Amino acid sequence: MAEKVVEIRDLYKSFGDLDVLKGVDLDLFREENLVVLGRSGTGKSVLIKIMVGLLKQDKGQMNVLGQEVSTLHTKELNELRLKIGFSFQNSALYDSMTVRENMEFPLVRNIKNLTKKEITMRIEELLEAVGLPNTINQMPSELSGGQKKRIGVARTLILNPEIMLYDEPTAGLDPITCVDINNLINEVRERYKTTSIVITHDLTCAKMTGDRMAVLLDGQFSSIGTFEEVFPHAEDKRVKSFYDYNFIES
Ligand SMILES: Nc1ncnc2c1ncn2[C@@H]1O[C@H](COP(=O)(O)OP(=O)(O)OP(=O)(O)O)[C@@H](O)[C@H]1O
Repeated sequence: MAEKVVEIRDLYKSFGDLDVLKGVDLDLFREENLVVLGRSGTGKSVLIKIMVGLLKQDKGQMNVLGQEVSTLHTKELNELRLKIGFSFQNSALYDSMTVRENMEFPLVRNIKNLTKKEITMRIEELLEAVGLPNTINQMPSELSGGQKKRIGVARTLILNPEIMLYDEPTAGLDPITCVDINNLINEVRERYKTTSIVITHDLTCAKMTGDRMAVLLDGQFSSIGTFEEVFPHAEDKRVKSFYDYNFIES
């Protein structure tokens, strides 16, 4: 049985009268890619925030890499966060910095005593891994949307995270670039042995990258399984509507 990297049990979170998470159970196994689907406002971000200790659950367990997140103090939480790489929807590159500077930033802030040569080698290795070896001196404004996403992924990988969180990795990209990014997510797993959560509304992305899908509906994961198990014969109308509103290649 594969090692559990994340174990969520009976997790609840409300904001005033708004009950967002209502008994969430989920396991994430080492080196799997798990896709989380759910309509806007269903609580995907709240779940991720609880996972990285930015929010606390009202009830239930959020165990990440063997630790209950809600019990961690600042120092332990910071150590845990270094093991979780968050790839933002908008790539979150600093526009005023070159690609090199963007990538150097998390590295020198978190790992002391690296030589200039070590830093350059690490940046070059990751730029090569995401297929953009010649962009090191470019500004973000000179890059396409797909290239920015790749640099964002490279920057997230620079601290060697065990878990990668991809937030809407294909949002705003043309279909061909989406396929490139989906391939990149799979290549990253192969090369760096990461465990990933991919949050997406894009079922082609889900199908290409996910070993399992987890659909968040009404505060719980209603369906968890392979793409074929969850779609396309879903009985729940809300799950089926995800499938019906997406174009899926046969
Ligand atoms: N700090 C907060 N205080 C009050 N309400 C909050 C807070 N954070 C989230 N919410 C509410 O919780 C609900 C779930 O929000 P969340 O951001 O997790 O949705 P989501 O599934 O990530 O949506 P999207 O796909 O649009 O990003 C929303 O109704 C939101 O307004």
